[in-house]
Amino acid sequence: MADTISNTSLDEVGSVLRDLEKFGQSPWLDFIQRSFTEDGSLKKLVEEDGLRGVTSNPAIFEKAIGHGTEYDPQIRKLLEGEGLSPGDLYEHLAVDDIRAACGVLHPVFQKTKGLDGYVSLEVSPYLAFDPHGTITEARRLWKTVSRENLMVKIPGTTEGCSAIREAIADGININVTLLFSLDAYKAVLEAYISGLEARVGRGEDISRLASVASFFVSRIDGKVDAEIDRRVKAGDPESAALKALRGKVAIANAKMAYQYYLEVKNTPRWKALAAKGANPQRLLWASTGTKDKAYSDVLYVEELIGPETVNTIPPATFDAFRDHGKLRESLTENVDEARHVMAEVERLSLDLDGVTAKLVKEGCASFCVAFDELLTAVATKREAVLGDRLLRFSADLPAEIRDDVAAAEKEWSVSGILRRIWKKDPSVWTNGPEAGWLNWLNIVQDRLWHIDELEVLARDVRTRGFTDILLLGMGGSSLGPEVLAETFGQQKGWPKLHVLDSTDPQQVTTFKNAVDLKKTLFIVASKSGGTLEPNILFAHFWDVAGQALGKHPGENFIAITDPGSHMQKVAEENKFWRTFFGDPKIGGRFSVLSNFGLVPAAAAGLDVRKFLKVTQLLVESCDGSVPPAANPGATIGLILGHAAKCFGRDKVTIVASEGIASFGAWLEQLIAESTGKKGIGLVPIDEEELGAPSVYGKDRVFVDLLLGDDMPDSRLGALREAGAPVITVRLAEPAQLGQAFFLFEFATAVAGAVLGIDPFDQPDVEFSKVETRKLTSAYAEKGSLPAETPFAKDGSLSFYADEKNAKALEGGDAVAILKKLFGQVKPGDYVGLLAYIERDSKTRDWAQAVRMELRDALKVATAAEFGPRFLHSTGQAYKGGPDSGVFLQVTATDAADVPVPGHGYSFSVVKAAQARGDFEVLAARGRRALRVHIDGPLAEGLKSLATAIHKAVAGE
Ligand SMILES: O=C(CO)[C@@H](O)[C@H](O)[C@H](O)[C@H](O)COP(=O)(O)O
Ligand SMILES: O=C[C@H](O)COP(=O)(O)O
Repeated sequence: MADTISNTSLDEVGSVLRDLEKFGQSPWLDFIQRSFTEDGSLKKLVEEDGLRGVTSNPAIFEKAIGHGTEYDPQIRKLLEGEGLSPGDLYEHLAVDDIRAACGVLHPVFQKTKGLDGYVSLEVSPYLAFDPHGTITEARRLWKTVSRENLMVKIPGTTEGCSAIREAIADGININVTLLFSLDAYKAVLEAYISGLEARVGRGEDISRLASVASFFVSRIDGKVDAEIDRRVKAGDPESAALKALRGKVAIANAKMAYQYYLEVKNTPRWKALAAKGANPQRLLWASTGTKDKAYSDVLYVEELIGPETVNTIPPATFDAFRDHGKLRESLTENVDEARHVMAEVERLSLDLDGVTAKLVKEGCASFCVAFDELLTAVATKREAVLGDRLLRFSADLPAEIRDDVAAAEKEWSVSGILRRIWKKDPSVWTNGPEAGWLNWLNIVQDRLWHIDELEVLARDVRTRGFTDILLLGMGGSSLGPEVLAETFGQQKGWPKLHVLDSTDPQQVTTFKNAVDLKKTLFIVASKSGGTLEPNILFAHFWDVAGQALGKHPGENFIAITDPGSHMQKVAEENKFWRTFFGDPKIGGRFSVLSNFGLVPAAAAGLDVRKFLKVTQLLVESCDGSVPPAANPGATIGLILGHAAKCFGRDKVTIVASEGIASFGAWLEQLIAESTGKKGIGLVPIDEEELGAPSVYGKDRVFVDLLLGDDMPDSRLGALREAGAPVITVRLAEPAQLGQAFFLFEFATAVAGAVLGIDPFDQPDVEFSKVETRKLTSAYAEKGSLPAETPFAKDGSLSFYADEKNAKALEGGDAVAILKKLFGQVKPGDYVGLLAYIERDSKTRDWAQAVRMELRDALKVATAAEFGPRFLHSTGQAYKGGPDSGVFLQVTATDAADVPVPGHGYSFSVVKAAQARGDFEVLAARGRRALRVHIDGPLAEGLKSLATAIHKAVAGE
C-alpha cells in the first residue's frame, strides 16, 4: 500500500471519488504531511478528486514529523529564538501544517457553506479520560490555530462527552473520535445536541457550527474476526454461523449507527434545533483502510456510502478507490440483514460491548504510544539542533539496571507520571503536601519575567563600588551561591563573592579579615528567616560593619528571605538597602534558581539573563511533554531511584572536573536532604578520590560531572568494566551550571517518587535545629551548657557518646575505642567524619586523608563533612536515611571565641550546642556514633587523632 497518494491515475478516473458527492458523502483524507500540502498534492486532490476535508491524529503526525528530515529546517528556525520544549515544538509544527491544510481546504469550506472543507487536529491523547484537561486543550487549540474550518478532535470516551458538550456550547467545531459502539455514539450525539441547546439558551448562533462523529470501522472486524477464527479453530459447534459473520460486523455496526442518526434527525427535539439553523452531526467513517488482505481493499468505502456522511480515507485506500472503487448507496441497503448480523453477534456471544470497550482503551493507548514516539523523535531532533547549547548526559549501566530502568521508563510513560509532576500532582509522591513545594519547576521562566529587578540590582551594586560581597546563610541559602562563586570566580570590575556558612569562631574571623568591611555588601540569606546561624552571623557583621563604617550600616545590607519571615522584619527594622523575596513554594535546596542564587549572582556581576536563558533550555528538555526515556532528568532520577531501591546501590558518588568541583557540595545537599528519610534514601558521597574497583563494595552509583573537553578519570573506566553504573553529565561551559542545577532537581524529584518519599521535607534537619535551640537557650539562661562527662580520655582526646554507643565502645585507649567503632562497619555501610572545626585547606586536607584511609581499609563509602554546614545538608540523610552510617564526630576547644552581639552566648557556644544537638539526634535515631573532642592545639590534636585512626584500621 502506498504511504502517500499517487496522482498517476487522477486524470483518467478522478471522478469516482468526486462522484461520492452524488450520494451525499464527502470524501476526506486521513492523512497530513507538510510536503504533501506544500507541493500542491493536497490541492490537486481537492480539485481533481473532490476531496472535502482532512483528518489527522497522533499516529498520522508521528509518521509525518517523527521520520525523515522534512521538518528539520523549521525546528532549527524555531530553536534559534527563545527555545521551546519538545511538546511546544511539535505543536508549532502541527499547527502550521493544520493551518496550511485549512488554507487549501478553505475554498471548499466557502463553496459548501461550512458543510465541508474542515481539517481536524486532535487534543493530546493523554487527556482522553480527563474532561477538564480536554476542554481546556480544545479551547486552547481552537484559539491557537484560529481558523474557521478547523475541527478539534476529542475522543468520544465517557469523560470526553462532557468536554464535547462544553466545546460545542462554546462554538468550537468538534470531530468526535474513537467511536466504536452504538452506545458511545448515542452519548456523543446527546452531548452535541445538548451543547447546541446550551448555545441556543444563551442566545448564540448555532448555524456556523459543525461536528462529525468518527465511527471506527475496520478495527471492529479485526477484533471480531480474530475471535471468530479462534472459536472456529477450537471446533465451536456454531462454526458455520460464526464464519458467516466474518467481515460483516463492522459494517453492520456502522449501519446501525446510521439508522440511529436518522431516527434522531426525526425527533421534535432535533427539528427545533434544525429550525434555528443547526447542522446535523454527520457520521464520519474512520479506520476505513482494509486490514485483512482477504477482503476488498475498498470494502470500508464501498459498503458505507450514504447521504450526509463523511468517509476519511487513508492514502492507499484513496488510491485504490480511485482506481477501482464502485459507487452505490450501500449504507441504507440491507439494513435488516445488518440487524440480523447484530442479532447473531448477540446470540453467538461475541461480546461486542467488550470488544468495543477494549477498542476504546486500545485506541487511546495506541495514540499515546504514537504521541510518545513522536515527542521522542522531536526531543531527539531538538537535542541535535541545540548541540552544545545543552549539557550532555549519558549512562553506562550494567545490564540488570539498564533493563530495570527501561521497564520503569515504559511504566512511567504509560502512567504519565512526568506530566503529573508538571501538573504538581502530589500523588506522584506520598499524596502529602508536595504540591506546595513545586514552584522550582517554573522558577526559571518566572525569574526571566522579572529579570529587571536583578539587572537593576547589578547596576546599582557596581555603581556603589563594593569590593566584596559576604553572603551569610546556610544550606540551601548558601551552597548554590557558593558553587556560583567558586565556579565563576570574581568577575572583572565586580565585587568578590564570599559565602560564610559556619559558626566556627575562627572561620567567622577569617571571613571578617578577608573582606574590606567598609566596602562589603552583606547578603543575609534565610528562607525561613528564623535559622539560628544567619541570624547570629547577621548580628555579628552588623556590629563590625557598623564599627568600620562609623555609621548605621543598613545601606550595605541586603536580605533574601521568604515574605513575612522574621528576617524580613529584621531587614525592615534595620533599614536594609534591599530585600529580595524567595518563593514560599520552593524549599531551600531547590531554591538556587530563585532569588537565593540569582541575587548573589547578579550582585557579583554574572549575566543572569543569559544564565537563565541557557538554563531554560534544559528545563524544556525535562518538560512533561518529553517521554521518560528521552527526558534526561527523568532518566537520571529513575537510575538513581532504581539503583538504590532494587540493587542496593544507594551511595551516589560524585566525581567532578576541577572547574565545577564545588557543584558536589550543592548536589549532596539536594540528594541527601530530599531522599534520606524514613530509613531509606540515597547517600551522596562527595570529593572522595577515585580508587581501584577493589576498594568499593556493590553499593555505588557514580555521577561524573565533566566540564568542556575534560576527559573522564581513567579509573572510572575500570569501575565501569567492573560493573559499576556511571552517569556522565558534561557541561560544555560553566554557563550551563544552571542546567545542571535543574537537571538534578528534576532527577531528585523523580528518584523521590521511585523511593516513595516526600522529597521536599527535611524532618531531621528540623529536629537538629530544635535540639540546638534548646541547648543555646539553656546556655543563655544558665551561662553554661549542660555538663557532660567523657567515657574515656587519651591525651588530648576525650571520647563522648550516648549510653548505648559508649557501652559498645568503652574500654581501652583511643586506638581501641576507634577500633571498636570501625569494627562495626559492615559491607554496604558508610563512614561519616563530622568535624566541627574551621573548614580551611589544612583541615580539609586532613579530613580527606583520614577518609581515604578509612575507605581503603574498610572498603566502604566515606563522607568528610564540616559542622554546622552539613547539618543543613547531608545531616538529614545521616539521621533519617538508611541506618548504614557509622559516625565519628570531631569537636575541639576553640583557641579564640567571638561573641554574638545581643545574645547571651558566643559562636563557640553555638557550635558546641550544634555538635551536641547533632549527636543527640544521631543517638536518638540509634546510629553508631562517637564524638572525639580535642583539647589544646588543634593541629596537634588532629594529628594524634589521625594516627589513632590509622592504627585502629590498619591494625598497627
Ligand atoms: O478519527 C479520525 C478522523 O476523525 C481518523 O483520523 C482516525 O483516527 C483514523 O481513521 C484511524 O485512527 C485509523 O485507524 P486504523 O486504520 O489505524 O485502524
Ligand atoms: O537548607 C536550608 C537551611 O537549613 C537554611 O534554612 P533557611 O534558608 O530557612 O535559613
